[in-house]
Amino acid sequence: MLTGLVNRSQFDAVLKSEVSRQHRYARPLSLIMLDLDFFKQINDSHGHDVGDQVLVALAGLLKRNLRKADCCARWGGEEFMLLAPETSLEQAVRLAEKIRGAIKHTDFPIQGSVTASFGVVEVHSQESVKSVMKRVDNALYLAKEKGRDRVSTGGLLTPAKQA
Ligand SMILES: Nc1nc2c(ncn2[C@@H]2O[C@H](COP(=O)(O)OP(=O)(O)OP(=O)(O)O)[C@@H](O)[C@H]2O)c(=O)[nH]1
Repeated sequence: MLTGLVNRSQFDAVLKSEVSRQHRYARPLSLIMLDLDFFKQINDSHGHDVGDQVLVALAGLLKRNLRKADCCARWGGEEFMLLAPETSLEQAVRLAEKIRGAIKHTDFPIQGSVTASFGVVEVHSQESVKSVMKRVDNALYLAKEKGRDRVSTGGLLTPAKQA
């Protein structure tokens, strides 16, 4: 595997289990989705191999910035998912900002500077996995829409509409 992170189906299993734990014990649990900005341009300008090197460097950066209890997955092409148990929304936003800063100040292979956009949500009481995934995706979409290189906690959907 290119990045050495867990894959989508492994992450799904961890997410399901942590959400069940959250429902039972009401401990804070947050989810962060991040996506590299303008990654297509990196591939187009320098080639797919350089794009791959950037992804590997990013995976290393993510692993260094997370706790052992956190779970980090490559979700799709240049999309990554971080699950942070015992972490409130406020703490998760701080973590996302720390990672955003670290990415911005890293000298990536060939390309140099790279930025990323982040969606951050805390799992609500009794919220389904489907709903939390929808909210984090929506938050990331807003971060992109507002100009990229930023952290968003969403806001388009009200809790009543998320079921
Ligand atoms: N090198 C490399 N590129 C990949 C990999 N997986 C997906 N991609 C590329 O990632 C790019 C994603 O492009 P878009 O979805 O348009 O997103 P973007 O260019 O990052 O733009 P924004 O997300 O809107 O900032 C595509 O060019 C894919 O080919 C991979 O494993 N390696």
